[in-house]
Amino acid sequence: MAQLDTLLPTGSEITLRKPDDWHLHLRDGAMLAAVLPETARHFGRAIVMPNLVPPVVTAAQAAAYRDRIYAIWPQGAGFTPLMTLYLTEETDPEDVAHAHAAGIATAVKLYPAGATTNSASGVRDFAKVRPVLEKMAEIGMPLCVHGEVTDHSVDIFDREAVFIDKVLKPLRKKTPDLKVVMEHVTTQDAVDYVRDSKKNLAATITTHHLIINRNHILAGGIKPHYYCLPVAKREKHRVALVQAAVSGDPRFFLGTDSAPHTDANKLLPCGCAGVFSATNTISCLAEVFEAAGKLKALEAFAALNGPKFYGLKPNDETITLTKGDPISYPTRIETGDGPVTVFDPGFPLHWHVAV
Ligand SMILES: NC(=O)N[C@@H](CC(=O)O)C(=O)O
Ligand SMILES: [Zn+2]
Ligand SMILES: [Zn+2]
Repeated sequence: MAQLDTLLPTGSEITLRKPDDWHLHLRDGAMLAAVLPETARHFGRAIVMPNLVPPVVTAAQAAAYRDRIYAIWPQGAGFTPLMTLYLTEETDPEDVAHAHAAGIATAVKLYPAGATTNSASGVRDFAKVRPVLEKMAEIGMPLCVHGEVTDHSVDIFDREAVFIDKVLKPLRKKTPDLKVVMEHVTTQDAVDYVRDSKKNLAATITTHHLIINRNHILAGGIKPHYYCLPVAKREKHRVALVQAAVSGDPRFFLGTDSAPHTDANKLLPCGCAGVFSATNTISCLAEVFEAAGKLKALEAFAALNGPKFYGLKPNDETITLTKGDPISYPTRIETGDGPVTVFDPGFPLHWHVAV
């Protein structure tokens, strides 16, 4: 994928503010213990997704989950989890406001019911969550959205684009003061929609959607480890995502959507959706940005734009990337629940990360 004229010589170095991950799945229990260090090693903060079983719905549940995270990676040890609440039709606006005011939760997450992994408790009737959305707009708390319709009659490759027209546009029209993050965007349509918006809308882009298109999943044999939701689209969409990511436009920032599932659960006749990329994400991103001739824009994408949208300061710490011989990283990491395969970008990674 790299164009030779954009490649930097061995020994090149770049220092950037420590990145944040604005969309991350840490899971719980043995899986949490195994995957948390993979993120905490390189990232300052992460928006932690609430789709546990059962989901993290209330302020009390988010505080308890945060405590379980701190039990593994102690508070003050360089990584801060930013918690989210899973929006249900029963969510209490006052509990959300309390979670926000008390610094327990940073955002609320909207899963259309049935859209993705562990989303059964998500929203079916958007009228029912209107009071919560109004309260969030009032207090300036962002809504993170898994933007896919779940209607079986809609082709899986069209579900993000249809969601924008059928759900997101009306929702934002009704609540224009609500800050919305379209999570893990995968289409030119989403990039255009975000670019055309005037305010209160941003998008996260994953590492893997900058690298794979749908051929990587389906051509030459099915590759379950590249299957995630929203599913990767055509090459022209991947190119649109790269252009958005390297553009420096503050409305686009990194959310890896690193989503570990054991190999046993990925390699089933009906395998789980999710790509685990925490281990090598920064090195992957450096390759993508270097190939685009935009390595300097990595800092905005991974470390500046996200905090700006969330109204937070960038991290004080820095990381330094150095180009050298290809790095080695494990093909899979061991967890108490079984092995989890690490995202394979399909090319060698030359950027070493030092924190
Ligand atoms: N992205 C995925 O394919 N899976 C995520 C859920 C999600 O972010 O939609 C997961 O929790 O496994
Ligand atoms: Zn999602
Ligand atoms: Zn996710």
